[in-house]
Amino acid sequence: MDSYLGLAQSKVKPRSVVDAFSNRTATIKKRPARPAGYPTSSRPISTSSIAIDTSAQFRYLQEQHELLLEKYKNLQDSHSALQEEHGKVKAENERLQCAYDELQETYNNVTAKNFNAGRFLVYLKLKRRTDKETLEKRNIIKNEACFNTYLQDVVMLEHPRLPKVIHECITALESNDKFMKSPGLYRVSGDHNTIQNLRYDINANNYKRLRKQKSPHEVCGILKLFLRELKDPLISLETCAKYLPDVMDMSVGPVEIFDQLIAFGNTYGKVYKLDFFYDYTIVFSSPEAAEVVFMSIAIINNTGINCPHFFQAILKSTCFSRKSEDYDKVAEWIGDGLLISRGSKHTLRRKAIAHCFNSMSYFVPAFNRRAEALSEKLALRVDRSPEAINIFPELKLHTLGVLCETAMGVEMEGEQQDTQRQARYTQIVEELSSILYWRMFNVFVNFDTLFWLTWTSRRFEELVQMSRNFTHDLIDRGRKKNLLAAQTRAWEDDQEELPYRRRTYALLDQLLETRIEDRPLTDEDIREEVDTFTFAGHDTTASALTFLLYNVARHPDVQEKLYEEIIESIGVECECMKTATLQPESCAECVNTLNQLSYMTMVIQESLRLFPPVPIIARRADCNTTVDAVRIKQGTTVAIDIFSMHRNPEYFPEPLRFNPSRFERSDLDTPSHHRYAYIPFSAGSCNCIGQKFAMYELKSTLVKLIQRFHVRLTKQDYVPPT
Ligand code: HEM
Repeated sequence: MDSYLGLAQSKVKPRSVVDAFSNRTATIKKRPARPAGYPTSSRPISTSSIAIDTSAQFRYLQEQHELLLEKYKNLQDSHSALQEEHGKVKAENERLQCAYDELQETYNNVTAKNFNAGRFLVYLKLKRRTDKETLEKRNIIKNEACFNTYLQDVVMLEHPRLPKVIHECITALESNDKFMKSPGLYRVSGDHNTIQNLRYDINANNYKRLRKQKSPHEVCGILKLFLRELKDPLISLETCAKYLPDVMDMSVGPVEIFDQLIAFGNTYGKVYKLDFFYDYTIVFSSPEAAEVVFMSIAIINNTGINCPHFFQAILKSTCFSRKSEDYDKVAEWIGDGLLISRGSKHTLRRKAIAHCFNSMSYFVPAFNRRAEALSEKLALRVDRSPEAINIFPELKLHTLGVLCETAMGVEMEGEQQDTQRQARYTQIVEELSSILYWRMFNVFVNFDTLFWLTWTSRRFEELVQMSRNFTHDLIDRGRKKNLLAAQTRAWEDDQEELPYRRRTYALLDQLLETRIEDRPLTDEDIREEVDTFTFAGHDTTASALTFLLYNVARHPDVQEKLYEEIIESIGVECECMKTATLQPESCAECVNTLNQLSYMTMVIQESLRLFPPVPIIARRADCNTTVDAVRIKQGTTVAIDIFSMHRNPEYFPEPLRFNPSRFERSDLDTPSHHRYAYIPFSAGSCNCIGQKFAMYELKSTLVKLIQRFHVRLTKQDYVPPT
């Protein structure tokens, strides 16, 4: 447009045209005063150029005018639409206003009618209430604690020394004959609102309303509320300690209870009923009963499908698949691991873990290293003082150390921090185990309710937490180590000169790699198993070792024979036991050497016969059945007394004589020998998974100790408490 208007190029643009182009409203400025002598007549202009400019401008303005007209029309349309909308909103507003006025009127009427105070409300003067502190100072309210607090803070009566609320409630109830006869007393719930109001009153030590109650259920409700909210146990810990001193006394423990069981066995024979005042257990000590209770699926398969007793056998085998309730106490610490779990969980886990215990050459180096450390430690003690050594605590530390290294892969050498952690963990396990045994064998604390009333229960919880923290931390480290190991394993497999120690395959490693139904085990699953192995594997092996050394010390001829066998097969010092960095071949050799110690095997077997570390095993009957001609009801606890069975002259002639030769194969192959008569590691599908592990650990420790020491008892005729 600029080009054909021509005026666009002009230096002095007429204001109206510029403004029209830039679409702005023109501003009018006052023209400056003309100077003197300035010609007043019009300047001469070319008429031709004016004619062209005017027509173009006119066309342009016409176009603009049409556009504006159209705009105006649009605006008019939207204005009328908005006006219509406004009309509607206004009408709606008026309608609502009417409705509101109506409601207001109704409300005023109702208030005026009901309270007759509608008009006065406006004129009421509001006065601040006296605050709580002032009321308390003036002794108007006594805000003494009652609900949701500790017994020591509750308002007490002097005589009898009872919480006041209990006394008031009981008096209110018992002084009214109608209350006492009302059906459902103490059971039926009272009115919630009334109970809450009473609660406020009582908290302010005001019992007026409680005493005036017309119904007993609110009074009972207050009593129940008080007891429910009390932060102390019902029988306080102090009271428990005062009135049940025996419960606190840990000296009534496994030994005393066990002595009693032996006495029962001697008096009543192979089967007797142990009657507690809350439950009973049937105790058997015959191989026939053991066979029924532990019978495994493998035996059933051996009987063959055509066997007439096949179905009966299946029924019996599934009848005792569950452990007794005592094991639940252990589960509070170790969880639902292999020892506790049943059914498919047990089968799948057992299958996955069993693989780990196939080859002993993985574990033997660790056994040897720890045995060497133990004998070094004992040698130092012997050199320092000629005093006799209490060996059991030392052996417990030793077996726990073995488990930490083999089950969890915690390497001790050179890592002082780990050694300290392991020592701490050992103490935790120690303390936990003794609390558990106390719970199992003390008739009082066997009751969960009573146990949880003791201070020891708090310590138990604390220890369980500490133990779990330790194991979880180990699992974390295991995971990291496992990742690294996966990268280096391929390389390791190619290396011939690799130190054997690095190839140790811990149970933890196995668990980290295990997949059940295509899913890896969770940290909690792994923790359960690691704790299970720690619990099941350390105390048992330590007791077995202690009794083994006792028997060896008590029978010098056996000790001499053992020493000769060791010298003959291994020498004064075993090469493969000396060092921690061994070749795989020498370890396999070492395992073979341990296998050849046949006299030592018999000594261990005989020691496990006379002193089985797990003397009694208990199961629960899942159905009505018969065991050794005794009818057993579903739910009954059945115990197999391994200890008495192992000492029965019917199965082991001269049972109290320590005679390793009875385990020579020819002696065991006699028809009178029942395969379930000797079961130190139990039998069937839940037998000891660590049996082989334990045997090699016992052997390698015994080799080290007998090679280095002559073992003697302080009193040669000493008989230990069993
Ligand atoms: C001389 C030493 C040992 C003895 C006498 C022994 C004895 C037993 C017995 C009798 C049972 C059956 C318990 C029951 O059914 O209630 C058992 C189970 C078990 N033992 Fe041992 N044990 C010993 C060492 C070990 C070791 C060293 C480990 C681990 C490395 C271990 C791990 C287990 C486990 C995990 C179970 C439960 C198995 C299952 O239910 O499937 N034991 N042991």
